[in-house]
Amino acid sequence: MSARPAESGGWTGSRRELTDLRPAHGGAMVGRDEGRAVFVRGALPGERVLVEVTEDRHRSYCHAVVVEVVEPSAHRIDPVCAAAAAGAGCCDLSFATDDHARDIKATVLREQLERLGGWSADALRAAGVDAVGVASLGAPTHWRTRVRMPVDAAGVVGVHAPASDAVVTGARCAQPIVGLLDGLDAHSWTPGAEVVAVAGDDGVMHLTELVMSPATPARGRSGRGRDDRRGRAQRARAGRSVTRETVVAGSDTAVHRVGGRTWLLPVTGFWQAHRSAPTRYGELVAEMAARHAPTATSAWDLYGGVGVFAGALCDAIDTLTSVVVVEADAAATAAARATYADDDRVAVYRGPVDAALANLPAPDVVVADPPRSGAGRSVVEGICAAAPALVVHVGCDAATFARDLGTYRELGYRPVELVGLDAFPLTHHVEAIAALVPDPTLGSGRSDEPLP
Ligand SMILES: C[S@@+](CC[C@H](N)C(=O)[O-])C[C@H]1O[C@@H](n2cnc3c(N)ncnc32)[C@H](O)[C@@H]1O
Repeated sequence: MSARPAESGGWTGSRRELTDLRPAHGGAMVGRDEGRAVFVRGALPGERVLVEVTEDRHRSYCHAVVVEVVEPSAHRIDPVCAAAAAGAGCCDLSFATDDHARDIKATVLREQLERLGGWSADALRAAGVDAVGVASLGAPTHWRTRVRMPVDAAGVVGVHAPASDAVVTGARCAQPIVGLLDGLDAHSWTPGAEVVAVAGDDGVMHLTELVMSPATPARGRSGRGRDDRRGRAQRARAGRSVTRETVVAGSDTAVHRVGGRTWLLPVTGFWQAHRSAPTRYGELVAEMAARHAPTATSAWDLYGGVGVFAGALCDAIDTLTSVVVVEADAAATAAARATYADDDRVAVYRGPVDAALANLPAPDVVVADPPRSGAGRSVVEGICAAAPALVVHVGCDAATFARDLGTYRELGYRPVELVGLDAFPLTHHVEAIAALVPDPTLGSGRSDEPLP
C-alpha cells in the first residue's frame, strides 16, 4: 500500500457519522466509511458516533476521535478515571462498564488468535480450549502498585496525554492503590523529571524522583498515524537516561512477596503492576505445570525477572531438581540470586534469552513471559527445538501473544489451556497465559491448516 502524501490532509479534520463499530487491537473501535477503515478512540461497540478524523496518512485507513455519541451503548458510563476524563492517556476504557470492558478485550484476544495465530475458535476447541474469556482480578479501580509519572514544566506531577509527551495535571488516575500517591503534592518536583511511586508488600510506600537527560527526537517510519506518533513518543522517552535519582519517601528498594518467598527489588525494577497479578499468575503457572507435567525434573523460567515462576514451579512439582531463570536485567537477577541463595534447584542466568537457549540443560517445562514485543520467532524456535513436554507462554499484548502462538503451531505445539486475565482494568490491555503441549499432527510449517 502506498502512503498518501502527508501534506494532502485527506480526510483530516472532517466529521463523519459511523455505526457498526467493533473492537480493534490497541484500544480503538473500527468502523467503515466509503470503503475505508476508521479507527476511533472513545467509542464502544455498536454505538452510532460522530467522529473527527485526526490522522489520514494511509490509503486504506485513518484515525479519528469521537466528538459526539449519537446513540450510546447500554454499557457506556461516566468515565471512572478523572485523569482520562481530563485528556490523559492512562485509562482508555474507563467509560465502559467493567464487564463490558472485559468482553471487548476477550473479543480482541480471540480475533488476534485467529488472524495472527491461526487459532480460530474451532481450531482451539479441537486443540482442547473450549472458550477464551478474560477473567477479573478484582475491582477495576485502585489496583496498580507501581507507577511512573511525568513532571510538567511547572513542576507538577501528571499523566501523559495519549501518544504525546504533553502532561495532563490536576486530575488523578484511578489505577494506583489508595495511598500510593499520598505525598506527591507535598514535594517540590524538578520540571521535566519523572516520579516513580511503588507500594511494597510490607506496606511501605516509596517515592523516587528521576531527573532525566533531554529527549532526542526519535526517528521513525512515517505514514502510520497515531500509533506511529505513540511509538515515536515512547522511543524518545526510552532514549532518555537517568542523570540523578533521589529518594523522596521510603527507600530505593521495595519488598515483594509471593508464595512464602520475599524479594528485595529496586523501585525502578520490573514487578507486575496489578496488586494480585504476581500471586495469580504464579498460581496459574503452578496449576498448569502440575496438570500437564507432574513428573518434570527440569525447567526454564525465560524472561524470568526475579524468578517468581521458578518458585511457583518448585512448589508445584516435587520431582523438579533444576530450574534456570534467564533474565537480562542486572537488578532482577541480583534479587533472584539473593532469594534463591539457599535453593539448589534454582540457577539464575543473566543475559538475553535468544543467546542463552542453546547453552541451557534440556527442559521438561518452559515458562516464557516476554515483554510486550513478544518472544519472536527465533526464541520460540529455540524453545521448541528443546522439545519440552509443556510450554507455559505468558503475554501482555494480544497481537504478539497470538503471533507467538502461531509460531508454536507451526513448530508442533498446541494450546490445551488458554486464559485471559484483566490485569490492567480501565485500559484496553490484557494478559494471556497458555499451556502448550507437543502435537505430532502439527508442525507442517503452515499456520492455517485445520486440526484433524
Ligand atoms: C513481562 S516481564 C516478566 C518478568 C517475570 N516473569 C515476572 O513475572 O515478574 C519481562 C522480563 O523480561 C526481561 N527481558 C526483556 N527482554 C529480555 C531478553 N531479550 N532477554 C532476557 N530478558 C529480557 C525484562 O527485564 C523483564 O524482567
